[in-house]
Amino acid sequence: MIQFPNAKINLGLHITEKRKDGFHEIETCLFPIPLCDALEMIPAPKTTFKNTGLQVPGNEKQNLIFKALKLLRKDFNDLPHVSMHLHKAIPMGAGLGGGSSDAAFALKIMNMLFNLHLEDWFLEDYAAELGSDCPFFIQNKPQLAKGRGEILEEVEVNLKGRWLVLVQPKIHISTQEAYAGIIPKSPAHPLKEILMDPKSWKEKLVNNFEESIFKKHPQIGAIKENLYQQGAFYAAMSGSGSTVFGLFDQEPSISNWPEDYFTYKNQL
Ligand SMILES: C[C@](O)(CO)[C@H](O)COP(=O)(O)OP(=O)(O)OC[C@H]1O[C@@H](n2ccc(N)nc2=O)[C@H](O)[C@@H]1O
Ligand SMILES: Nc1ncnc2c1ncn2[C@@H]1O[C@H](COP(=O)(O)OP(=O)(O)OP(=O)(O)O)[C@@H](O)[C@H]1O
Repeated sequence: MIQFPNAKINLGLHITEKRKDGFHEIETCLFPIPLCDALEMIPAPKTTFKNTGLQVPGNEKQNLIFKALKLLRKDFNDLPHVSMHLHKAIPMGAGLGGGSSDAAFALKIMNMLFNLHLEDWFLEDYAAELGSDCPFFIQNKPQLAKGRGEILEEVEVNLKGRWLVLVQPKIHISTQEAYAGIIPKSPAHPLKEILMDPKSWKEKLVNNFEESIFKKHPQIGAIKENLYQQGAFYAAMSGSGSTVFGLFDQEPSISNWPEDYFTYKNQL
């Protein structure tokens, strides 16, 4: 069975509290976008893993897909062997949640492939063990995420027909380090209200990671400015960066970025 784990962007990201378990309380809208990896899982005599496209760092046992398999095997110890092939296209350490998406799709594929009949809420519980962004990708629709990211509520955000541009400089940001540089604060406006009116986003929708990350990497802040100069009605960093996204009413050009930047454009 083959599936296409997609990336996400964060529409607004408030970091409101540091918890005793090392995580932070957040509020963000996780929004699925069409940039995808490809993941194939087939029952086989032996469990194997192949990675084509972008190379995921570390050995295969460290890959979140392998971790998803291991997690299910704890409860379903007679799961058959699988041959896995991940073709990676979503940049890593980029704030696009690619690893989390691969893991969530691995859980969904195995649920179907092996007729486990697990409901979404059950898969979300497994996903939460693999990463804070991971449960969102089970239902994979615009959702408000609270807690450490695992408490989900469907939210109406209409961006149909708008153009999405992603620009990622070759900077890898560790999520853990990004959180370590944050002083939590209460949001100025409730996120759910702002989300209903995309025209107000430029003024009101904020990502609390931007201040510290832009200070450390001014070229990321410069991308945001540039997207606004090109006519975006909204531009922001996604998650803990380093990707910056722009949303446009009309199709923009993406030909003017440095050659070593990752760029992507698609209509939503
Ligand atoms: C930045 C976001 O992408 C926004 O959607 C997510 O909050 C990050 O989610 P993620 O990559 O799935 O993160 P995890 O793999 O669960 O955690 C990585 C590290 O980030 C920090 N972390 C993560 C989530 C959170 N709410 N608070 C945190 O402080 C913790 O130090 C944790 O050890
Ligand atoms: N299948 C996978 N795809 C990508 N990264 C993986 C995978 N499995 C493990 N990883 C590890 O997870 C790290 C973070 O990857 P990911 O692409 O999810 O980062 P991110 O875009 O910053 O995510 P987030 O938005 O959740 O912070 C990688 O640098 C890699 O070491």
